[in-house]
Amino acid sequence: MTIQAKFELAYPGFSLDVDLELPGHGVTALFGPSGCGKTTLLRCMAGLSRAQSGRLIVNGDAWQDGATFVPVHQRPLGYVFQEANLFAHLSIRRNLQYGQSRIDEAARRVEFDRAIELLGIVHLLERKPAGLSGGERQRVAIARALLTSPRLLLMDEPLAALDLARKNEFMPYLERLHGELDIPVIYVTHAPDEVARLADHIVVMDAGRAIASGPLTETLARLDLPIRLGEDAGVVLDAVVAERDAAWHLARVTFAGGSLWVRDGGQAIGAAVRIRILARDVSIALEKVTGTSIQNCLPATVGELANDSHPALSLTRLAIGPSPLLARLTRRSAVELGLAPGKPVWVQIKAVALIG
Ligand SMILES: Nc1ncnc2c1ncn2[C@@H]1O[C@H](COP(=O)(O)OP(=O)(O)OP(=O)(O)O)[C@@H](O)[C@H]1O
Repeated sequence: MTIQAKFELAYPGFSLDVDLELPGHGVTALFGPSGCGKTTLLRCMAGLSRAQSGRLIVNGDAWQDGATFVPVHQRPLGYVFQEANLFAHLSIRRNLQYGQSRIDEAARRVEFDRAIELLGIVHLLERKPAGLSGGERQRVAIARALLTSPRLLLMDEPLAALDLARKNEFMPYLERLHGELDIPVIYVTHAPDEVARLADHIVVMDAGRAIASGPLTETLARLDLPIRLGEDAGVVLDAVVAERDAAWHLARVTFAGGSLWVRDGGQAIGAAVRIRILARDVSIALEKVTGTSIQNCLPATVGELANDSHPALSLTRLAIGPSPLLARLTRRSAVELGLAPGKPVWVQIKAVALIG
């Protein structure tokens, strides 16, 4: 199952030209700097903007192709914006029922009770939107979108208006949707932490073009892209919590090729998690280093090397078994260490973020 999206659209001073084949399940992040065309692409997918030339096939159904153009109100999709635009005079329950009533009973695929439970808004039903926090309003907006039984969920920076604390509170709800509902989500963001936590697939956009599209781990480890991620260049790996050292509040997580000690996030042993390792937190040694405060030291093999955004810096791609890692070093260190493809080294990882 796939989503094929091909659009060409020109505004004065900007043109969108993309031809994408995206997975028909999971979360695809549309990532890129302000003005690169993320919202424009989303609007084309929704049918809110009509591309001069376009084709959109969603898991086998043509929403746009040649002469076919299904109007926005006939597309089975949910659209969640930066700010939830709920009806101020209606209770949350009535707002949700309004969304649901647009769909014939026979076509409803998401139950009311299930949607409110998934988004944790059971206790808010009798309240009015004005009395809710920004994060609560967004959860209601997502529940309302789900109740229209969409075959595609489009989210345009749904967390952009929230402060960091609200954002962290909110993320688990998005993760639950991901885990429990089989609705593909296209998620616009320019926040690398949201990509790391939520996305399975990423499309990196720049100036109206998709400069990369692929599975998250692989794509983040590409050496031609970290430059655009700047300080946030790094990898995200799937891992499992394997053991805990309660005395020191640490947990050991295993990933394909190795394991790492991380700050204990309270997850159960056996829980699936993601870990994010930034290139700037990885250093390389030719021998195993002892007498260091760094807890995580692993054998690895050097892959490619590339220049980084500053002429003093280089990026090295490494492999720990099948898993990729990026290290940001000065070019002088890379030369002094004689780094070259295939060379066995030790990596020291100064910080690992456990996400999800
Ligand atoms: N209706 C329109 N008419 C003319 N130009 C437009 C229109 N809509 C968008 N643009 C232009 O298209 C470009 C892409 O805008 P878009 O909103 O898609 O970017 P974005 O990546 O979503 O940005 P941001 O992250 O800031 O929301 C911008 O230069 C914008 O000014």
